[in-house]
Amino acid sequence: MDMASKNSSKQKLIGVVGAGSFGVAIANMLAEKNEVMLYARKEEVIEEINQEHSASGRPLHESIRGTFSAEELCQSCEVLFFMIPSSAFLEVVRKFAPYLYPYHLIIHGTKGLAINLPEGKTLESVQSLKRSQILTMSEVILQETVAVRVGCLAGPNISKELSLGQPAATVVASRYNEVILEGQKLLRSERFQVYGNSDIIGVELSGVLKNIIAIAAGALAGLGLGENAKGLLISRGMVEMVHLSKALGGSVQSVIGLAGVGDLVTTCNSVDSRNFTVGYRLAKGETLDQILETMEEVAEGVNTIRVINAFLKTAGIRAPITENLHRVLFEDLSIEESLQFLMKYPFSVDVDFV
Ligand SMILES: NC(=O)C1=CN([C@@H]2O[C@H](COP(=O)(O)OP(=O)(O)OC[C@H]3O[C@@H](n4cnc5c(N)ncnc54)[C@H](O)[C@@H]3O)[C@@H](O)[C@H]2O)C=CC1
Ligand SMILES: O=C(CO)COP(=O)(O)O
Repeated sequence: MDMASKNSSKQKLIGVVGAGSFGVAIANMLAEKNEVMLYARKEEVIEEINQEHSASGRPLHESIRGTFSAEELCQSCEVLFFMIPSSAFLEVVRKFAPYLYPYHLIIHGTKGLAINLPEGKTLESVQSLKRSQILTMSEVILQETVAVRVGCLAGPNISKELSLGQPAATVVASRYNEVILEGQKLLRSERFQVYGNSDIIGVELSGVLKNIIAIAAGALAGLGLGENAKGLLISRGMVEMVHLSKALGGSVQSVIGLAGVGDLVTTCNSVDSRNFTVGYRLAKGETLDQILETMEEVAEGVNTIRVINAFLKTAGIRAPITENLHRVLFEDLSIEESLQFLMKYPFSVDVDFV
């Protein structure tokens, strides 16, 4: 490719919201082909991005510049990637909503859930949740903004490995084919394959639900149990993900694809996974409060377990791994007791969903 065409292909400005571990990894990949504007809320982070080409010490591609103005980002960029934890998602989307138009195309990478309760109610006070009270992040975007062309990014994508340029693949899911095609055009490279899927809810749920099983896998590793136990957990975990995803509106196919089983295997085996680390440290004797106080990055699975456990009270299905982890994290069941309980659980049919 000559320089002229190389330069002209770099003229699109892509917006990234969130300068955490995943936001930076995706911004750097996007910057290989286009200019990137990276939104962060703290002034000192913007100064660091613009003056030192790094964000909280993470190196940034030279084609990335920072802004703390939601208005500037929305006016400058037609395509936006939202890469923030679910706990801040609603707040951030509401900040952006006044500047978003139907022409914007939004892809998010968040593997968590939000809940929609009447004013003044909390998850503790209601105890149970119906599907209509649970929102995936694409549902938050559609509820809070006029954006229509919405997609998600999910798959085995540990940001540390992406930042090292190691090979990986992801799924861009959307009801709109143009969103999938745009995601592929912007992100696909020799080191990064991008698959498409029209079942956005199923793909979002796959990324969300695998975090629960990753916490359990970390706990098994922390207890020093072997690969047989891990194989058991991953396969039963996949079955649990299928049943939960179906109950929440996703398809079986998405769970057994890259965003489901692919990410499940990666996260259940990686010491770089924050969710795996939560389980590992619990098994080593730390309390959940101690772990969360000292973790700098988000482990979405902890909140997902709370949300799914409340959903199970209205869903009419059982999810023994999630229910047990809820008792370990938020009640007083020990990891060892939980394991004994699961080993006695009357699972009888191996594959009961096809
Ligand atoms: N790190 C990873 O390997 C991957 C992460 N994900 C998902 O991406 C999402 C983000 O994760 P990470 O980047 O790893 O988290 P992180 O904890 O590294 O960073 C989160 C970022 O969001 C920013 N943020 C929080 N509240 C904000 C607000 N109100 N306004 C603006 N910015 C705000 C924080 O300042 C921080 O920069 C999570 O849902 C995670 O599950 C998905 C795939 C891989
Ligand atoms: O989702 C991830 C990799 O695909 C990252 O997992 P953790 O959030 O557990 O680090």
